[in-house]
Parts: sequence; C-alpha cells; structure tokens
Amino acid sequence: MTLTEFWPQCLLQLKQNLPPQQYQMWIAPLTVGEENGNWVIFARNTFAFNHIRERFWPAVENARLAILPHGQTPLILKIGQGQSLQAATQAQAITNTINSVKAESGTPVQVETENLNKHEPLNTTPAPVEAKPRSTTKRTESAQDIIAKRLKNNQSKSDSNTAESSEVSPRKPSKVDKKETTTPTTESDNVLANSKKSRYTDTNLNPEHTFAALVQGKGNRLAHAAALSIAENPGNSMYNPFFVYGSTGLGKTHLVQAIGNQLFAADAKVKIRYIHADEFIRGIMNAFHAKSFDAMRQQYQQVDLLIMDDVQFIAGKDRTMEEFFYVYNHLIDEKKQVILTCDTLPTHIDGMDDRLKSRFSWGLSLELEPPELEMRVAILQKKAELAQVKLEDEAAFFIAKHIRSNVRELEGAFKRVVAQSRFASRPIDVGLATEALQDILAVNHKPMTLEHIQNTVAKFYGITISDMVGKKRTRNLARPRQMAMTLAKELTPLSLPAIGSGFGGRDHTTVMHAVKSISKLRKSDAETTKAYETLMMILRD
Ligand SMILES: Nc1ncnc2c1ncn2[C@@H]1O[C@H](COP(=O)(O)OP(=O)(O)OP(=O)(O)O)[C@@H](O)[C@H]1O
Repeated sequence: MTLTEFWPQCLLQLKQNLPPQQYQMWIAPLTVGEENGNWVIFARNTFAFNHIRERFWPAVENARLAILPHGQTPLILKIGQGQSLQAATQAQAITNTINSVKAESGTPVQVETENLNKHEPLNTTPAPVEAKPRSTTKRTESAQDIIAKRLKNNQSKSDSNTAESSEVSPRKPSKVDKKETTTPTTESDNVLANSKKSRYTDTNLNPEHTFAALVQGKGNRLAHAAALSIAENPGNSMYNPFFVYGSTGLGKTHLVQAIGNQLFAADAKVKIRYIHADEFIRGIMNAFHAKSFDAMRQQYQQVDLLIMDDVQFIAGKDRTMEEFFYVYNHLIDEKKQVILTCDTLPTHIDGMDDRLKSRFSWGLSLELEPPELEMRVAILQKKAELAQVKLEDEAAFFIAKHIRSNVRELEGAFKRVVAQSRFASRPIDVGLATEALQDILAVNHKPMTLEHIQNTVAKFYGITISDMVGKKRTRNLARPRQMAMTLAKELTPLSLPAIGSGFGGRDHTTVMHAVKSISKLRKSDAETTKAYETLMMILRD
C-alpha cells in the first residue's frame, strides 16, 4: 500500500472515531509526505504538533494498525508542510457512501462530481418533513426522533463532503448573507430593490444572524437541525411553536433569526416579524393608551412567521399575556409559524398563564447548551473570518480555553483582542491575547491541583482518598484511579512521573497505561464516556 492510498483511509477511520470538531480542527489540516522511505505526517506548527502528539497520536496509530495490521512502515510526526490528500479522502468517502447506499437499496446512485472538484460541501439540506395532524402527546419526542434521523442522514451526507468543510451550515450563502451584492441597473430594479429593503426592515431581523455565520456543535446540534427544517417548511405542526431555551448568550436569538433570514432570502414576500418581548409589552402599553388593541392584534395576526425573543418577560403581565394568547392562537390555527425563545422550559416560567405554558409545549422545545472547547474555537475562527482578521490557531485555542461561560462573552473577549491588535499593530497571538484579556484571566485563573482532581473523582465514584492512592487493584478502585490519572494528565502541567508519585508512589508507566485504558474505554463504553465528560465539566467549572 502506498502513502496516497493509506492516508485517506486513515483519515476516514479517524473521522469516524473522533468528534467532528476535533477531527476538523486537528486532523483534517494534517499533510503527508515521504522521507527516506518513511511516511511522515506534517503538523503545520509547534502548537499543532504538540497537541496531536499528546492527544491524537494513539488514535492515529490505532487507525494505522487497523488498516495495516502487519505493515512495517512507521509513521513519523513532524512540523512542516506536505501534500494534502483531502480530495482523495473525499472521493473515498463518497465511494463508500455510494457503495453502502447501493448495497442497502439495490438502486444506482448519482453523484454530482462537480462538487468533488470544487471541494465544496454537497448540499445537506434536510428533506421537508411531511405535515402531520397535531397529536396531543409525545409530540416533542417524535419530532426529536425525526431530527435525530435527519441528523444521521446529514451526517452520512457530510461524510461524503470534503474533510475540510467546517461545521457551519453547508448551505450556499443566501441573498441576505451576500448583503445585496447585486447593483440595480434600471429604475424598476431600483424600485424593486427599495421595496425589498423596506420589507426586510419591517422584519426587524439582524442581517448578520444567518445560518452561514452560525457555528454548529454539540451544544446546538438538535436545535440547528430543527431550525433548518423550519426554514424549509414553516408552519409544520410538529415544530409549531418552536421553543428554544437556554441560558444567556448561547445563541438563541441568532438561531431563531437565522430561520427568518433564510426564509426571507428564499421569498421576500413572506411576512416575518421578529420582536423582543419588551417591545411587545411596550406595544401593549401604547395600545392601552390609544385604545387600539384591535389594530395591534391585526398587525401581528397577519404575519407568516412570528419570532418572539425572551418570552419569559411577558409573564406576570396579565393584559400582555391575554393579547399574546389571541395572537398566538390565531397564528397557530392559521398554520403560521411561531418561534419563541426563553431562559427556561415552558412549564418552568414563573408567573406565565397556564394556558400559554401548555400551548408553548405543543410543538418542539429544545435547549441550547454551552459550547464545548472545540465549538468555542470554531466560533472564534468564524468570527475572525467574518471580521477578516487573522487569528492564529494557538491564540484561538487560548481564548477558548479561558472564556467558557457563553458565546457572548467569548465574542466580547475576541473583540478586545482584535482592538488590542489594531491598537498595537501586532498579530493576534497568545502573547497579545494574554495582554488583552489580563483582567479576565486573573479572575478565571484557578490552578488545578492533583489533590482537587483526586477529591472530585473519589467523591464522584463514592470511594475514599486512601482507596484512590492505595495499593488495592480491584476494579471498583482501579477504574476511578485510572480516571483521576487521565484527568490529571489532561488538566495539570504535571509530568507522568509526578502524577504517578501523587498516586501512592506509582511508576509513570502505570499512568501511561491508565491514560490508554480510559481513552480506549471512552470509545467502547458509554458509561466511561459519560463519567469522563461529567468529571471534566465539574473540574473545569
Ligand atoms: N453557535 C454560534 N455561532 C456563532 N456565533 C454565535 C453562536 N452562538 C452565539 N453566537 C453569537 O453570540 C452572541 C450572543 O448570541 P445571542 O444573542 O443569540 O444569545 P442569546 O442566547 O439570545 O442570549 P440572551 O438570552 O442573553 O438574549 C451573538 O453575537 C451571536 O452571533
């Protein structure tokens, strides 16, 4: 087997075994070459080299063994630039997909090879969901099943995409994304453009909140898929209302506005109205003074898509809730799409009218969760791309590692770093980011200690510290010990011998073995994966 045959297969294996963002960030950019008969994998800089060596090299070796169980050619990791074999990977992935579809369906499959050549993602637009009569129970579950299936479909489609495609929605940029790049040439063109512009202004949407600018990751995967479905097929009872909830700054407004922007881009005649709950409340007060409730109701009842942000704010305001109840019922009865965002589940909104609470639960309620490290890095890279600033990987990783609370704060930190870079006329690297974020880092900086990890893990598994560092090797003690060693390796700067000595004077090879065992178990055992993720979250917070 040659390197050009081997590497695409290896990439495919890694893609299947690693979370998508980790794959895209670390593995996809690797290049390859041959030196003195050896196969060399090139990382583009020292940072990537160290990270790959520490976190992904065992996975690369495992993939090599799976492909070439008896192969003698060793793989060497170096810093540099070799040949990118992404196109070959893509071709291989597509061939695999076609073969599996052929095998399943027995029917021929056509592939747009044009996409292959251009290295563009294939269209992963989900197929429209058939409208079904509203049922009273299990609605959320069934919609989630459908989304889960759709995600699976998208996944298999995206497997046939270029490995370099990002997690950002793969659709082509909408007209809104392009910000009206066409220049009107005639008077009638001008009139049309102006009327479109004014219709867009009426929507109250922010043109920057598009799917193209929204990074997809673990924290918003389901909601993102549902949002795409709604943008395709608004008013489907299964997703009506679409209720997106989660804590502040996680992208609720961006996500729901992306639906509006996508719909408007597809058809500028669709009547869309985005409104923050505060504005609705103000409208009610004005209508009260002007005695114009009918006019106000009418204004909202004629829209095709109503997006209300932070709906929890209307809770406890009787007249506002009553008016919203009328508008809401009218729109749902007319099969018009309603989208709501909130800081909590419908049933948990204090002071909200019970009728509204139950109606909000009719459709699909999905939570946005805080982004994990890889998603935060991808968001920073997206923001940098949109702002046309160069952001070094290492700096992105550094910022993402330190700003964990929510995306708004991440964005704030990014803006500070960009401002500092412009002010000092310096590139954005770790040094500059450290200076720009000094005060935030000082507040967030809590050095991680071995004792803290041991205590946390011991508590989690219900064992004592003396069990943790003691000699007994029964499974119920060995597994927590291995977990604590792994976490110590990942979260502290301690060397393997230092970690070993902190666990009752054990050897560094014991720590290495522990790290390998946990890494292997995380691929095959859901319980270990869950425990690892939970402990990581507890320790990082
Ligand atoms: N997945 C993402 N990809 C790119 N940008 C994001 C993402 N999530 C959030 N953002 C950005 O983070 C910022 C805050 O997001 P947004 O205002 O939508 O949060 P929110 O959940 O509505 O917050 P709040 O509840 O406080 O209103 C926005 O600038 C948005 O573009």
